[in-house]
Amino acid sequence: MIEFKNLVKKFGTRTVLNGLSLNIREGEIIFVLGTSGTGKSVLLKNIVGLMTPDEGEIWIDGQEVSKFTEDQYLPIRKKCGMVFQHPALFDSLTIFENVAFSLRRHYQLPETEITEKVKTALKLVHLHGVESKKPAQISYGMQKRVSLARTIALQPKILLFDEPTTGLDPVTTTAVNQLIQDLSRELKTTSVVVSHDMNCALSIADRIVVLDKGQIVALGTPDELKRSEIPLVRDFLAEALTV
Ligand SMILES: Nc1ncnc2c1ncn2[C@@H]1O[C@H](COP(=O)(O)OP(=O)(O)OP(=O)(O)O)[C@@H](O)[C@H]1O
Repeated sequence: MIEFKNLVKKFGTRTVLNGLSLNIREGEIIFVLGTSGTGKSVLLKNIVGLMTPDEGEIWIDGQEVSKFTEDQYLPIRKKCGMVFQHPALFDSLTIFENVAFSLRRHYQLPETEITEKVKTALKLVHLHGVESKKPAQISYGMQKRVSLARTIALQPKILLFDEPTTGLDPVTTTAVNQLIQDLSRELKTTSVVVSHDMNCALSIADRIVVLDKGQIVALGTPDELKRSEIPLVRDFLAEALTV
């Protein structure tokens, strides 16, 4: 589904991704863990074409996309739904209009169809009766769910999450994680979740990849990772157990 082959990304003299190879399978939920600054977000940006690698290949759905032009990348971007750390909703628009916004921008759809898609997306994230509210009138956790609804309304095949639970309280964290899992299964998406949170990864990932200094130091199922002797993995596990 998504394959990185010997990916290298440098900023000046700093090498952020250092020959990274990874095959992300169709329909799986894969967590990308690593300490700050190891290149997790850079990896996501390479998938959606917001950054291009200096070396290596990126295969998405059978196409090598790393040297695609902006125009060639558009259909790839349509397959990808990116959910950012902060909801970034438009304050002056209602929740309905926030979710409808990208639908209107990407597709010429009759109003009835837009209404249908917005309602379905809000229902999938368990939000009811908030369509006419403004973002400031709902909680932060609900705003995060609206941003998820906005992304899934476009029916992406690939869902990319950049630290979806950072800054959330434990109850909302659990709810958002459950939602990531439920949506990925229900919509049959391939989901890549960048995170610091080993607990979340252990509970919902099919596979976990741990990055250090731009390279993969561990890759496996939650059970395999739990048995890992790799120091960085043990550190993440120790932290998870104390939460
Ligand atoms: N556009 C850019 N220009 C220069 N350096 C960049 C750019 N984007 C990222 N970097 C650098 O690349 C490194 C990896 O950044 P990245 O955001 O991928 O880290 P991360 O693993 O997601 O960290 P965090 O968990 O803190 O978000 C950092 O040192 C960062 O400063």
